Amino acid sequence: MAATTAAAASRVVWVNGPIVVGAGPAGLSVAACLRAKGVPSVILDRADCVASLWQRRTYDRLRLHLPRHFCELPGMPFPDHYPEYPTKRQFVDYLEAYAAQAGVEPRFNQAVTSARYDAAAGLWRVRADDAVSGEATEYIGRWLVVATGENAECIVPEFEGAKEFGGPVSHVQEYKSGEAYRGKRVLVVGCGNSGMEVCLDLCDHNALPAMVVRDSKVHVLPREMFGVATFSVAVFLLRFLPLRLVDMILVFLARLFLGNLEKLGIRRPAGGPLELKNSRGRTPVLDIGALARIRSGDIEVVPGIRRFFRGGAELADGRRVAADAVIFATGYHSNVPQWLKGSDFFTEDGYPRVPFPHGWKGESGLYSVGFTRRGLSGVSSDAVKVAHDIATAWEQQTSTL
Ligand SMILES: Cc1cc2nc3c(=O)[nH]c(=O)nc-3n(C[C@H](O)[C@H](O)[C@H](O)COP(=O)(O)OP(=O)(O)OC[C@H]3O[C@@H](n4cnc5c(N)ncnc54)[C@H](O)[C@@H]3O)c2cc1C
Ligand SMILES: NC(=O)C1=CN([C@@H]2O[C@H](COP(=O)(O)OP(=O)(O)OC[C@H]3O[C@@H](n4cnc5c(N)ncnc54)[C@H](OP(=O)(O)O)[C@@H]3O)[C@@H](O)[C@H]2O)C=CC1
Ligand SMILES: O=C(O)C(=O)Cc1c[nH]c2ccccc12
Repeated sequence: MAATTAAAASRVVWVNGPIVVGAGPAGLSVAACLRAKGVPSVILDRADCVASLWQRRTYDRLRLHLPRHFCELPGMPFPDHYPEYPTKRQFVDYLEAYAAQAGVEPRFNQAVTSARYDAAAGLWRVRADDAVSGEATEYIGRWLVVATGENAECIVPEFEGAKEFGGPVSHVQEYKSGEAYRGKRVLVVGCGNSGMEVCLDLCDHNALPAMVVRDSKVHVLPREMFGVATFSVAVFLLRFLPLRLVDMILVFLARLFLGNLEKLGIRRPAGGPLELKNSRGRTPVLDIGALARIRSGDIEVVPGIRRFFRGGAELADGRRVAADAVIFATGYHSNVPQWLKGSDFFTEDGYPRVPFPHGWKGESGLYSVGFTRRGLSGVSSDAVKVAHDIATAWEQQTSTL
C-alpha cells in the first residue's frame, strides 16, 4: 500500500470505474453521463444529501437567476411547468429526480481528505473520513473526477477588532431568511449576488441593512430587458462579437435601463462584467430588486470596513456605523488544494491551470467538472466531455480484457 501521512484506513474499497468527489450538479451529471454509456462510478460526498450547497447552504428565497434552459443538466430537461427562473425547491427536486432517473446513488458523509496517484500501481488512492463514525476508507480506482465545486468553502475576511464586535456574526451560507433580524441593524459585507439578495430579503423582513461595497465598485446588470434575459442577450452577442465589445454593450444597456448608479455610491470596475467573471470569478449582479431598495434608502450603501468595535464598524472614509449583526457575503473558494496531493493540474486557488474550455482533463486519469466560472452550463459542458473521454478509455480497457 502507498505510504500516507495519516494512519492507514480501516477499510479499502476497489472502485470499478471512476471515483467522483462531490455529489452536486457536477458530480451527478458526470455520473449520469457515464451511466448512459454503461460506465459505473462511485460518488463520494461529505454531506448527507445530493446538492448540499443548494439544500443546506443557501437562503429560502433563492431562485436560479439565469433562464432555466441554461441550467439544465445533460439528458434531462426541467419539467414543463417550471417557471423561467425555478425556485431553489424546484431545482433541488429536479436534481433528486435526475439522480434517481440515472440510477446514481452517492455515498454520503464521506469527506475526502486526500487523493493521490500511485504511479507504481497506476491507480488513484482516495481517502475519505466518515462524517458520522469517523471511520476512514481508502477508495482505489483507475480514474479520479474532481467535482467539489467553486463554492466548497466560504471566505470570511479578518478585520481588526472583530472579536470586540459582540453581536452575531455569520456567513451568508448560514442565512435562511430575514425573520431572525426583524428591526435589527445588519451590516452585510459584500455586494455580489448574495449580498444584494440578502439585503433585499432583510428589507422584506423589516430589518435595516447596510451593504459594504468595497472601493464602491460592482457591476450591476438588469436581470431582464424588455422581457429578454440579459444573460441570453450576452450569449447571443458572443456568437458574433468579441467579449470586450459585448461587455461594452452590456454596460451601455445597463446604464440605459438602470440609470447612473454613481449617485447611489456604486461605480463600475475597470474590467467589463464578463471579463471579470471569466478572469477572476467576479459574477456581475443580476438585479432582482435590491437596486430599487437602495434608491429608496431602505438599503444603505457604505464603503469598505477599516475595523470593528463593540456594536459597529469604522469604515474606509472614517465614518462609524452601528450594527446589531454582521453577515459576511464575501464569497467562496475551492478546496481542491487541501486534499488533492502530488498534482499540479490545479493552481493554489483550486482551479484547473489550463483555462476553459480545456481545463477538464489532467494526467493519469484525472478529470475536473465544474471549475469553468460558467455556472451550470459550464458544469454540463465539462460533464459531457469527461464522460465521453472516460467511456472511450473504459471501452478500450474492457475490450482488451
Ligand atoms: C447561491 C448560489 C446560487 C447560484 N445560482 C446559480 C444559477 O442560478 N445558475 C448557475 O448556472 N449557477 C449558479 N450558481 C453556481 C453554482 O456553482 C452551481 O449552481 C452549482 O451548484 C455548481 O455545482 P457543483 O457540483 O460544481 O458544485 P456544488 O453544488 O458546490 O457541489 C459540490 C459538492 O462537493 C461536495 N464536497 C466538497 N468538498 C468535498 C470533499 N472534500 N469531500 C467530499 N465532498 C466534498 C460538497 O458537499 C458538494 O455537495 C450558484 C451558486 C451559488 C452559491
Ligand atoms: N440567485 C442566484 O442565482 C444567486 C447566485 N449566486 C452566485 O453564487 C456565487 C457566489 O456569490 P456571492 O456569495 O455573492 O460571492 P461573490 O464572490 O460573487 O461576491 C463576494 C463579494 O464580497 C466582497 N468582498 C470580499 N472580500 C471583502 C472584504 N474584505 N471587504 C468587503 N467586501 C469584500 C467582494 O467585493 P470585491 O468585488 O471588491 O472583491 C464581492 O462583492 C456567484 O457566482 C453568484 O452569482 C449568489 C446568490 C444568488
Ligand atoms: O450565478 C452564477 O454563479 C453563475 O455562475 C452563473 C453565471 C455564469 N456566467 C455568468 C455571467 C453573468 C452572470 C451570471 C453568470
